[in-house]
Amino acid sequence: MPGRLHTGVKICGLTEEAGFDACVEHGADWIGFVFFDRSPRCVTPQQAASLASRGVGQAKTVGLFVHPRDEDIARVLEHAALDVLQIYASEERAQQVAQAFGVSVWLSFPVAGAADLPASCPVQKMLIEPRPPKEATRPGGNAQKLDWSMLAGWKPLFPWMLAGGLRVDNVAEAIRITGAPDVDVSSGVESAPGIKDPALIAQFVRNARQADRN
Ligand SMILES: O=C(O)c1ccccc1N[C@@H]1O[C@H](COP(=O)(O)O)[C@@H](O)[C@H]1O
Repeated sequence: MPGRLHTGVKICGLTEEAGFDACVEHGADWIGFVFFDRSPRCVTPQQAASLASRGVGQAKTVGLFVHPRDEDIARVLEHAALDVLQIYASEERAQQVAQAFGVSVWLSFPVAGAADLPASCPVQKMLIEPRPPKEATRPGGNAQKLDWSMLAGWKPLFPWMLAGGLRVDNVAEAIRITGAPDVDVSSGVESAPGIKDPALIAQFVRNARQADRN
């Protein structure tokens, strides 16, 4: 039976105060910082720490890393006390990171077809997102969406989150079709790459929370 449960919302790729404050004000559950230098959303550990200090005890913070070495993560954690590490790497590497840092780890699973949907997850959460196009310069944050119909009826036993190409005008439909318990957005709430639009953040959170699950 359809139901309206609390949908977890992550807004990713914050670089400036107005966007960060809008995430906190409108009740985003997680706020993400990108530590990948080929992203227009890349921030330094110091910038992330300064922004995070504006929302202590409110939203949780997520640090996004692409094939990180332990020292890359450690350098960030020296400055910013992140709640979650979102990793683009193998399952084995994600497990190592979880053990090394004792912090909640989320692992990205790039999906091109139903056969790519994972049956299990070695860390706390699976991020289900589209496999990036061959010419992409980064593995996510490309405003590219999945064929949501392949997720209809998929009932994983592990916590998961839907990402990729979500926007104010399609997030409710994405949740209805896929049953996603949590959603993640970056480009869809931006006025320019790396610059978040507070009004779009407000509307995105509202639309996600008003959506019915399948
Ligand atoms: O946002 C980025 O620049 C990024 C860089 C490297 C890996 C992942 C990245 N973003 C992640 O992708 C999702 C979806 O992005 P979008 O909404 O389609 O733009 C984003 O929320 C991040 O988790």
